[in-house]
Amino acid sequence: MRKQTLGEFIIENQKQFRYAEGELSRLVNAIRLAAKVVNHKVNKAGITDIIGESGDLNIQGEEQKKLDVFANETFIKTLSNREIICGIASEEEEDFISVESKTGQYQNKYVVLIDPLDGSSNIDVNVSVGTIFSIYKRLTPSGTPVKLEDFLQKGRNQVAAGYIVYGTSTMLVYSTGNGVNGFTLNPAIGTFYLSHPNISLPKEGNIYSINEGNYNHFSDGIKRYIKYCQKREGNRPHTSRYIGSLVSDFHRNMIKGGVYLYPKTQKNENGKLRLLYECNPIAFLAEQAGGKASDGKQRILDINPTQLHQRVPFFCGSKDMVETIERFMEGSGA
Ligand SMILES: O=P(O)(O)OC[C@H]1O[C@](O)(COP(=O)(O)O)[C@@H](O)[C@@H]1O
Ligand SMILES: [Mg+2]
Ligand SMILES: [Mg+2]
Repeated sequence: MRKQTLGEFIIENQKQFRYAEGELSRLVNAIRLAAKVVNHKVNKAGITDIIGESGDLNIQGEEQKKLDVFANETFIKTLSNREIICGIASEEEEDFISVESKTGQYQNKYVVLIDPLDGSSNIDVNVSVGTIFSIYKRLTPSGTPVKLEDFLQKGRNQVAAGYIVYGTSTMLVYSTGNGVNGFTLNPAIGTFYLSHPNISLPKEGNIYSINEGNYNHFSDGIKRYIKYCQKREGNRPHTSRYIGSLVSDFHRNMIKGGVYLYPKTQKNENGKLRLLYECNPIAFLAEQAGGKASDGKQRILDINPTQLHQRVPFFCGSKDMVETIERFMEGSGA
């Protein structure tokens, strides 16, 4: 039986969308198109001029890779040109962008936040990278330019979220609040097929993903958790796996069971990952698949955002493993 295509899935499931007038379907379709354009560039990164630094720094003070810039422009252009959003915010843009329709109106109801290229440090070394997106319904009245408050919404208000992983195969994984589904691209015909229906994140897993190079800067609670993973009384030790691309580490852990950790360090009081376009969308998917995501104390999706590029400590994956980490952090002042 031929697998369902993403296009067919979107049409069939449109009725599940809370605000089903087709706009969200068109938005997911536009993300699909931009993903294919970026995928095409990623796949032949070594033989084109897309490798290396762009020479600019982004708002976070990070070197922007050429592919960061290309992916950023591709998603912003594709989503803006299709007249389906009224605003977009990106890791690579200092401020949010208000998107006017061709008729000079602001009648669209969705805003999008994106991490155009996740795992930038892996671009030049042929290791899998991704794109992350988060979608909200605007709060301010339709017909007026969007405001910051339309973007600074709690993660639990997301109407949809997802990612694209550009790995050994290219997959688009997303949720509209009715479970998580994964689609694999058949590059020969440029079509995404439903390869992973209703993904369920195992309650317990055996994989932990953390940059242990920061070990000396972690809190006691995290140090004790890492020791616990390495020497579990009477159980075989957990396996350490860290790709260094959030999307790829989360994807593996969602399929196999495991937990991703990016704690605060003495250097980074709030850790490294950005709440709005990394942690909220991944946390939304984790919960939709039966997993859990917290900052060690609070549910990520309940955090009230105050800045576009704010960072938070992030623990996400198998429910029991996240709860074990929270117990190790309790009382340790972590
Ligand atoms: O190199 P570190 O400090 O372990 O950080 C790796 C983490 O940083 C990130 O690369 C941050 O994302 P960007 O590449 O989008 O900036 C995550 O994908 C990854 O999990
Ligand atoms: Mg990222
Ligand atoms: Mg990025």
